[in-house]
Amino acid sequence: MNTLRDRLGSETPLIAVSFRDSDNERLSKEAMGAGVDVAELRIDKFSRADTGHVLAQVKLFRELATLATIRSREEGGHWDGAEEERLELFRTVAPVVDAVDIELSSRGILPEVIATARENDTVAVVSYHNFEATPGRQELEAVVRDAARAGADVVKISTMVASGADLRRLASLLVAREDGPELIVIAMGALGAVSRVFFPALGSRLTYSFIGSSFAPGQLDFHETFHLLRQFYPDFNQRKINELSLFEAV
Ligand SMILES: O=C1C[C@@](O)(C(=O)O)C[C@@H](O)[C@@H]1O
Repeated sequence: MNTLRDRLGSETPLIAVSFRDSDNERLSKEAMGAGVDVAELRIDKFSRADTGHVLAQVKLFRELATLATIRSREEGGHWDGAEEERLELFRTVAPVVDAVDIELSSRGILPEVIATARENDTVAVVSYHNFEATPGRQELEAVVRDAARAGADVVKISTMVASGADLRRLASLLVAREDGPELIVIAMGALGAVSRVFFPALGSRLTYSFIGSSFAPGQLDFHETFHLLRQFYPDFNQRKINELSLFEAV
């Protein structure tokens, strides 16, 4: 049974922190004690991508839900290897993580990554990133539709916003959602920072943050995000009180 899948299907926001592969012996312990829900392993930013190293890093986070990301260069990542190697790495990690993230644009390996996720009861996040701009409504809707058709359990859209209109267009995707896969919607950039705390209220299932140094424009520090989520989402606050034996006050 995949507990992350159940949690993604509920209303209570989830908080992720992205990790490279430095100092994770310490950072994984800190994350567990601090209330992180999901550890996103940015394998594309690791210093090495051999199986032994990657699996050892995953193991450090075994007490948390884990999400494996091997982001392509085309969508702002650092993966330099061949697509067959990336697929092999997804096949290696899929049985030991709770979710994998694959770009919709990675058409050459997308069906195989989703199939390997299915075989392992691992959540398939199909993602779209645009570091330049937020496309028009039809294009955004087409991304959601195409990702759903490809078999996504969750569709993630992360785009740069330059105006209130961009932000509202992203928000409207969440408001308009009726059925289909769960959504994660993120507005990048200074104007988009607000989305990291308030889009969960519209149904965005996971908000990404960082401990140490940021992974994306407008991302907020974990502790700040955690504090704000406790303040604005009573269910999140209660869950954290139960999990961490926190005092009631935020
Ligand atoms: O795609 C996302 C979201 C993100 O880009 C952000 O904007 O917080 C951070 C990435 O690590 C993650 O894979």
